[in-house]
Amino acid sequence: MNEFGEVSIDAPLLDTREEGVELHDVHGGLLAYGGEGDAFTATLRALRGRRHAFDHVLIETSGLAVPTAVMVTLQTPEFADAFLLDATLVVVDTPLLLEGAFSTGGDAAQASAASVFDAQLEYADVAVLNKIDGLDDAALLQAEADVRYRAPRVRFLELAYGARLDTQLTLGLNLHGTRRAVTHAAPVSGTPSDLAAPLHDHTTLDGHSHGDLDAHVHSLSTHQHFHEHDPGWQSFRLTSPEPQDLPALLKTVQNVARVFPVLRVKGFVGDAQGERHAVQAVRSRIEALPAPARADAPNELIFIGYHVSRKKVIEALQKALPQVWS
Ligand SMILES: Nc1nc2c(ncn2[C@@H]2O[C@H](COP(=O)(O)OP(=O)(O)OP(=O)(O)O)[C@@H](O)[C@H]2O)c(=O)[nH]1
Repeated sequence: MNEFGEVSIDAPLLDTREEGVELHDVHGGLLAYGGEGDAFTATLRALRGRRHAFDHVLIETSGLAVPTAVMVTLQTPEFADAFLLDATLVVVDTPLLLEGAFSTGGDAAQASAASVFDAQLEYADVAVLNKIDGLDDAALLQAEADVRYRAPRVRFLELAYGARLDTQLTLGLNLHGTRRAVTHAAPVSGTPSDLAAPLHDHTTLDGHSHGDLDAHVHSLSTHQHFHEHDPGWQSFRLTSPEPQDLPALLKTVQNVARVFPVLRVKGFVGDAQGERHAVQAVRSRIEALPAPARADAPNELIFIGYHVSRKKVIEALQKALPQVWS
């Protein structure tokens, strides 16, 4: 489990009762730069030690990350023999794309989201249009055209209905060539001239241009600095000791996401009837689903946003709700 914030909200949602399932948390974003204390590298080593036990490794970075550090780590001499970089996927929040949330021209938060999205597309072999259940054909074609325009080198565009995708479309694609996949120079689909053109050379990650950025040198540290985390994206956790009025809370959180540059809210709350709910919001789209009851668990919400003031969010919650949040 890798999460942007310091608290794992997704882990309790996963059903890990199946025998043999272990869950390990890699907090604070996926920092895959090696060295002591690098949880990702340590996890890869552990997986390599149990090579016989699995066929595929699916690495999900946080939604604010670009997978370059992961790709570089997989290509280091330590791991290149044990792991084959198969394909890089980007999962697109299609309604947000169509709303223009990743277009340039907005405020700083939107510009940063646009830049992260474009960088994710640049390194993607497969783009998956997700959350399309409420969209008609015209909207889907528009989304597809948008992705194709931004990322002509993406090789496959897939649709995921209800967040479901056939594993045959995602695993074993072998888009990065030989087992010793030290270069990223595979042909791309499209026009015949495209077919002869290599993808960006991601081995050295040196001096190529990134969308609207000028060509610049990619050392690991510049990637870490620019792409892995725009430091403007921050998260904080709020808790409340009291049972919640769920509809009122959802409405208030939705309003907070309309007023402040909040990207994600997730957490768990209990209501006066003793029911527990998992709260999930992406921008102002919010939902609550039944969650396993845990008597001692706090009401907690994680906010992820761009320079969002914790103090102001608390004020907004206090103004609208009788329950204390801090
Ligand atoms: N209607 C619909 N909702 C979806 C779909 N996929 C995800 N969601 C909902 O969107 C909310 C957030 O999920 P995602 O956007 O997938 O979360 P994520 O990108 O993994 O976010 P992080 O946890 O921050 O990494 C949850 O409430 C999901 O149930 C979909 O295909 N259709």
